Amino acid sequence: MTIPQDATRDPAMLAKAETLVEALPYLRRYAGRTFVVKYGGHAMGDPELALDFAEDVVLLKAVGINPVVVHGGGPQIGAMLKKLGVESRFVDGLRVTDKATADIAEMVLCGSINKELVGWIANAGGRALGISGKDGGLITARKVEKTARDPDTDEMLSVDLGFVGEPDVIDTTVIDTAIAAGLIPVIAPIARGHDGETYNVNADTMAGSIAAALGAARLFLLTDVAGVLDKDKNLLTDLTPADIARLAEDGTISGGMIPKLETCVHAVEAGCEAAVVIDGRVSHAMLIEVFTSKGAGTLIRKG
Ligand SMILES: Nc1ncnc2c1ncn2[C@@H]1O[C@H](COP(=O)(O)OP(=O)(O)O)[C@@H](O)[C@H]1O
Ligand SMILES: CC(=O)N[C@@H](CCC(=O)OP(=O)(O)O)C(=O)O
Repeated sequence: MTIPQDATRDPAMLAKAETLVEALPYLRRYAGRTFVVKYGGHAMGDPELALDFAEDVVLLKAVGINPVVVHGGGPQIGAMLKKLGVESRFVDGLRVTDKATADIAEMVLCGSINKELVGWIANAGGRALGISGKDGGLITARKVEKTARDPDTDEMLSVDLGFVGEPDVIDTTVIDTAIAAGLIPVIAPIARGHDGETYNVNADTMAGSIAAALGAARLFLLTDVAGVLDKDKNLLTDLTPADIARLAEDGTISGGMIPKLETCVHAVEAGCEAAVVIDGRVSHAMLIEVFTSKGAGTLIRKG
């Protein structure tokens, strides 16, 4: 008797089917839950990775998880400011934002980048709704108050960052409505202040606040490292807020990782189940983290 050589006898096909079966408990666990995903400006430069990212988001939606995307665009704002001859500088990872800079940030974030992401999701077969923190009164921002030590006098002085905001009041109605309509919200980190002005919000901060307000099952922060690394560059797979305080104290984490992990701590302490710092340069890293027993990146839980 000849056995037909169809796909059911192909070991590669069997491995794929087994992968799907392995995903089953995770599909059950997360069905109907919300994942907030922060997609940074650096990751947007590579069109192949961008399509992979859009496919991951569309797949999450297709299996009954509700992805909510918050995007950055720091490098793209920087490029536009340079083109227009506007000077730009950062204090502790936040862009000092005067009125002209706020206008340009809004144009780049809410205009080109937001719509580009909506387009990628459409190309991957999904339907996205591109909005900013202003739309539907989603975020009302308060001005960020910063202080810094004067190196000469050792005195603490207040630093004026201009129109840099942080989420103060969050009304998730517009997100809930989009999700109920089967849409994927894609949110630009621009918000209206209590004073009616336009505020530029750090995208990680925005994503963390939204994840907390939604009681999200996960906050994913996609970045350009494998996750949080120890001093020997080994990946730290699980951290609690207490661990993070220790790593900041002993200098293991520095630079942009400090505000990123502060965002994670705030999110898990204010209602998000867990946050994950994950490598945005790796194809489908988010799916590996969600649907396999191995996981990826660094998981931060309340402890
Ligand atoms: N312990 C650490 N583990 C991993 N990255 C770290 C650590 N300490 C500092 N970093 C730095 O944090 C960076 C990620 O933060 P940031 O540049 O703000 O990311 P993004 O632009 O993706 O938001 C890494 O590229 C790395 O240089
Ligand atoms: C206040 C502030 O710094 N806002 C950021 C908003 C964009 C952002 O956060 O983008 P990334 O995630 O790509 O860095 C900025 O102007 O660059």
